[in-house]
Amino acid sequence: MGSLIRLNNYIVKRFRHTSANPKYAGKVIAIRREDQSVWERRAPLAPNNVSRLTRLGIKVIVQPSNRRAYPMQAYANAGAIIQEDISEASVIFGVKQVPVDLLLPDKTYCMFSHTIKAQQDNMPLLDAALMKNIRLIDYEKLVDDSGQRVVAFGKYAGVAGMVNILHGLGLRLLALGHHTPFMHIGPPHNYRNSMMARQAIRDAGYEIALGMMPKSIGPLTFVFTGSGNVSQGAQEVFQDLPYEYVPPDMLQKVAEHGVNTKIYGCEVRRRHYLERKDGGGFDREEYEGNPSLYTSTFSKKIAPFASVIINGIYWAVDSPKLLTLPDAKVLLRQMNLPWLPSSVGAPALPHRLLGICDISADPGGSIEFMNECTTIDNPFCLYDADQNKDTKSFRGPGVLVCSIDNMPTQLPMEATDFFGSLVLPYALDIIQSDATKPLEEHSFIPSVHAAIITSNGKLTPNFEYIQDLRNMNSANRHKESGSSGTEKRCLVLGAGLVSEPLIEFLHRDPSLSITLGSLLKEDADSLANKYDRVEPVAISVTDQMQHLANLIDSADIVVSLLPYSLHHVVAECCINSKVNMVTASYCNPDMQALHNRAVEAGVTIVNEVGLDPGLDHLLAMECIDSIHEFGGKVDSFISYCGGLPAPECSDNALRYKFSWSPHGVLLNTLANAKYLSDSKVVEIPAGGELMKTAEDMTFLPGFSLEGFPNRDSVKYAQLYGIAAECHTILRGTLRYRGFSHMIQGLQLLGLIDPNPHPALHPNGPDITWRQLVCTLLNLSTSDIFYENLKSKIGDKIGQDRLVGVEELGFLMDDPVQKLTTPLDTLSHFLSKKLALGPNDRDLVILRHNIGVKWPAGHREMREITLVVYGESNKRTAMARTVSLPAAITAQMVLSGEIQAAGMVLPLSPDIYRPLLSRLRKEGIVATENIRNL
Ligand SMILES: NC(=O)c1ccc[n+]([C@@H]2O[C@H](COP(=O)([O-])OP(=O)(O)OC[C@H]3O[C@@H](n4cnc5c(N)ncnc54)[C@H](O)[C@@H]3O)[C@@H](O)[C@H]2O)c1
Ligand SMILES: N[C@@H](CCCCN[C@@H](CCC(=O)O)C(=O)O)C(=O)O
Repeated sequence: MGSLIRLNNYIVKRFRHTSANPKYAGKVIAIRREDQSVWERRAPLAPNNVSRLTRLGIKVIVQPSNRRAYPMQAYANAGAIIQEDISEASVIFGVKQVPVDLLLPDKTYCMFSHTIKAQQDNMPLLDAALMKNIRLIDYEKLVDDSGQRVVAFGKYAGVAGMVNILHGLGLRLLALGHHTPFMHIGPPHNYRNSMMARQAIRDAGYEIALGMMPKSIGPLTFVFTGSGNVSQGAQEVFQDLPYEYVPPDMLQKVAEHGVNTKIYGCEVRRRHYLERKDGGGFDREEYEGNPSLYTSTFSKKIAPFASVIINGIYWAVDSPKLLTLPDAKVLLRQMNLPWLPSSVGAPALPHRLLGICDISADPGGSIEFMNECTTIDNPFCLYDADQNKDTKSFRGPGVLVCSIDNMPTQLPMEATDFFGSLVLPYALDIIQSDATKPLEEHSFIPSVHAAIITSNGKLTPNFEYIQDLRNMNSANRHKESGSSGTEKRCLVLGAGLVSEPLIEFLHRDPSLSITLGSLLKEDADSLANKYDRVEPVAISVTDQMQHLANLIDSADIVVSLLPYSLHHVVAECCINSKVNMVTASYCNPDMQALHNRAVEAGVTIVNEVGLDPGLDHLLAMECIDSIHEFGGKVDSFISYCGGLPAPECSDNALRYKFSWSPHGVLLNTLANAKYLSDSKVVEIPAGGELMKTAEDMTFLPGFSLEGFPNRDSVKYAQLYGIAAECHTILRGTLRYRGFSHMIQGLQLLGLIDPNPHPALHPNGPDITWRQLVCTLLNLSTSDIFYENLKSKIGDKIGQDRLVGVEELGFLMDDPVQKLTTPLDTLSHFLSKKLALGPNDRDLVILRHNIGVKWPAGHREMREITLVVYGESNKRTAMARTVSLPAAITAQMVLSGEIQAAGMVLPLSPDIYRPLLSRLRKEGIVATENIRNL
């Protein structure tokens, strides 16, 4: 501020004449009527500034406006002419952007044009300025030798911002169940001036000092970012409360153990939270030249201890954000504060962060989730991180955000006085401007010269970068948004049994266009035909690599619902094209091997967001994290999940019908498995042993269920964060009793063999099922008496399985569609035979039994149960419970709610919380029962 005053004094001296000065003879300027907002009551010059100009002999025309805080008469008294027509003026002063059609050609305009970051909404204004030969001077670029802005409303933005957020905080705390002294603070525009608002704040401060804040909300901390005019204005008002400033490294301590008879303040500078990505502290010069070399620790070191953040930093494109979308999900999770007294009538706060006053007001900027500024009419919104949505309400989950971008106009007279006195010295220099003459014919002082954005139909050299930014933005928009400018494109690969609800969910977003690729074009066609904006394409991801690369290249996100062995092919292409990806499948070794490459490319690949894996992880982690948060330990984790036909549709030898990939279901019966039982690792080898381990499951006694282990459960001990405390970890699969017994029979018969069999070569001789069975039994002929054949089969696989073999059709003379291996051939055959029929529905059962040990020694069992029935054989429970988590995840990745690069699993609260919350809205709701042991 010191240098600003020195500079202003110098300029005032240079133009100190107070009586008519021949230098200004014939000069005419105008103050235009503001029309950008109904709340805009400011003017660029106050009547006393105008008086100074008119005394110098300058003709000042003021466009009439009853909305201006200073009445027209005050300008008339200052010697201005009040008249509509301002065409006589060569220089026109305003505050905010001028509508394009009101821009007069060949004039010099001074305003906040909001064009210097190539802001899309204001590019028509910039184009019009270029076309109409306007010399555009932007106040934001009037700076001193050290680059500090010299003309700004900033201080009053800070003052009004602070009053706004204290007013909003009162209303938010009330909605959370607490009357506080903040309730008596109104919005700034309700006060005659800032002094009156500050008196109300001092009164509130007096009550706070007397101990009138509810104890259950604990100490409040206000974090101020930046140290410029905005921050100083806000802090001036803050100091009307009983306050104590603490350094950033003490913030956590006061947030936890401070008192609530005062409010803690903390001014945070860039050096406190910006670090070089490659190591090393903050170097201002380097940062300003190359902000992308830096990363921010604000969300981890500062924000978790802030009740309110007052954001007053200038945010430059490319510089690290203060808070990202994923940060919000972490900061806004339920907090356990056992040291604060609380009860039903005196509840604890849901989380520490209550409010953000984003005075910087850059949508999608330093506060990434502030995507639209609030307004003076609707000053607040509640940002709910789980839903990634704003609501205009004080009730419900979320953080209160105030991001009005014209706050100073809430205190219009003081703002005009303040701004006018700053701008006046520069106005005296700007007045010489004649936009019809070349810039070189003028001798503007350096500050003014440097603030000229356009002149004589061109961007001035300092601002030519705006064109580069525009080109870059339009290229990005083209990539991001397709032809319409706002559209995003999703490539879904796989149109099989679980794909439809995913398409239906994604299709709800009208700005998303979907390409649906599948090996079998007719599968893609029949699904795509149900929805507009879904384009079917035929693609083999193994044989048409260039086609795949092209499809991925033009997508913003890829969801792979292909057989799980193919995801890595897609992932590799996604990494090459830097396109994010989602799968509902296990992150298998092929995928895991791509982790580092994905990290280097900055590509997010979220795996295991289906049902099992998927919903099971989400529910497990929600429970485990809450147990840990309250000091408990998880000593056992046993989980089973099954996709089944509804009981009334289970009348076949396998008691099973396919609701997901038949090949996957059958292959899994051969898989190996590994689990932890009473601290011992149990391993089941691959090849069929698994089916012998099936045990009856009785947790839902009305169902006749059996279960067997599923893959490697042990690795989840680490991933779930329970390795050090848990003696038993088992994830298993559920079937109706009899399934594993019958599958063992088919294995013994050689029908679930993944290796090629000569009799099944697609170009070999035709064969019937009965002939195939005879071949697998090594019979020299299939011309064998039916009863004899049955008896031989019975000998091989057990008599009790004979009926099943017969019922499934393996003894019929129907032709086999030969697909090289018995497993593929059987999968294809059973996919038709055991398909859910038009009157069938399916069922999904998921059950977690989580054993808990509490510090005091008592134990309990958390029983989490999810039972979902399908609506029809087209809208199955399996498809919904797999597809919806995957679709919501895709939506979260697209919107930037998930940003981590590499192979990601949905195990952290910033992912599982929003997912579970949105799944509940889709009707997918689990229940939890706690049983004391
Ligand atoms: N996490 C879970 O709970 C869960 C549940 C069910 C399915 N899944 C997984 O979801 C995926 C889809 O399952 P589904 O039941 O819909 O499978 P599906 O077998 O019914 O469908 C597979 C789709 O992939 C297509 N396809 C196969 N090979 C292809 C190739 N080379 N090129 C292009 N397309 C090809 C098929 O045409 C079909 O459209 C599978 O990976 C499956 O394992 C996960
Ligand atoms: N285990 C249950 C639910 C299986 C859902 C499908 N899960 C697949 C996921 C495979 C993948 O795509 O990686 C599985 O094989 O378990 C059941 O079998 O009924």
